[in-house]
Amino acid sequence: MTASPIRDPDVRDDELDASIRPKTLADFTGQKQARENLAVFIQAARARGEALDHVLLAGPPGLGKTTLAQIVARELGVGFRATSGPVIAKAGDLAALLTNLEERDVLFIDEIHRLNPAVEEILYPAMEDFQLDLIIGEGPAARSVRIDLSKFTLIGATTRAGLLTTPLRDRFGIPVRLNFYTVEELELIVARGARVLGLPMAAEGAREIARRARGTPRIAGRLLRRVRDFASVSGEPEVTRASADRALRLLDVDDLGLDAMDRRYLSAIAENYGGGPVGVETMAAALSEPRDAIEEIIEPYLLQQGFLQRTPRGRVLTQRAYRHLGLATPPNAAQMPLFEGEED
Ligand SMILES: Nc1ncnc2c1ncn2[C@@H]1O[C@H](COP(=O)(O)OP(=O)(O)OP(=O)(O)O)[C@@H](O)[C@H]1O
Ligand SMILES: [Mg+2]
Repeated sequence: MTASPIRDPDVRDDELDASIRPKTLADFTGQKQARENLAVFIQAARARGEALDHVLLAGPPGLGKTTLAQIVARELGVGFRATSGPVIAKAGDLAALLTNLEERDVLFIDEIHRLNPAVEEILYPAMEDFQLDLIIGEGPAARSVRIDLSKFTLIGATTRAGLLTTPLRDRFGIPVRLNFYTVEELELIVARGARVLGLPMAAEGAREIARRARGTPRIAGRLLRRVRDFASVSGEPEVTRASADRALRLLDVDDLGLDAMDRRYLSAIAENYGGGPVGVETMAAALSEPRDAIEEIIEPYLLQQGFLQRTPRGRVLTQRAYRHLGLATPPNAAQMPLFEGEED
């Protein structure tokens, strides 16, 4: 086989990911409001030589929370340390992280809604007064010590802002909500990714991938890499709308960007529960998926796209979902979402 101009077979996915990942705020497409606010606060913190106020990044998976946290540290010109809620088992683990921070450093805690409550307790004074209150020793010999910390910036990321305790949420001076990307924004991201990969891409090809990426840059990147694989095998000189479409179909990504899991979820409500209302626990059991995965990964996009409504009595399919599944719409099907996004 002759080498295709559009493929380097040895580059692995995560390396590709690292090369596509934007490194500056200017390269970070979309989330205009978040980006503009952060730019101002970063500039002000730099000008004063102070640590940036604590930032909470909330939004569905793959929208760029980790990427944005890294960019903030880079734009501040400070060190970046990353950990995640479930990994910090004991207060001592967090203490070790905090005491190792240098002045103005960024500490990134992913999945911050999964922090152990005992760890969360010691985070409060650390965030507020940059002090650590620790109990050293046990029994009668136990004593409490107070340690002064460097003034640092905590960046917390969560897919479930509603699960954060109020005291923790209130300690973030800069709450940032990330929303699903528009097709236009994803098109820019795909086109940029293709350029970085050296993959010739027609505008309509990029548009097709963007349109079917579920509003999510991570999915756009994944689809781009698979389309690239198909393109290199077929030896086509550039990715067109038709070739992108062919690849996406083979990946079981439908015309509106829903994948097999999305369709399974919608069909189960339609066929097993008469279109709803049905509770999330029931859906979790029916699909053998954890409740968290359903609420964090599957539902947000279906809600945002108006396939689904959340009501106090459970999930209800909309007419759009029935149409998309090619099923007859029952007369009681919901028309439009009453509200968008998560209820929490
Ligand atoms: N605005 C953007 N422009 C270009 N690429 C982006 C953008 N946002 C995210 N990406 C890409 O999407 C992928 C996922 O981003 P990231 O890991 O930051 O998401 P996340 O919100 O932290 O997800 P999770 O909740 O699963 O941790 C990365 O490969 C990143 O390069
Ligand atoms: Mg992340």
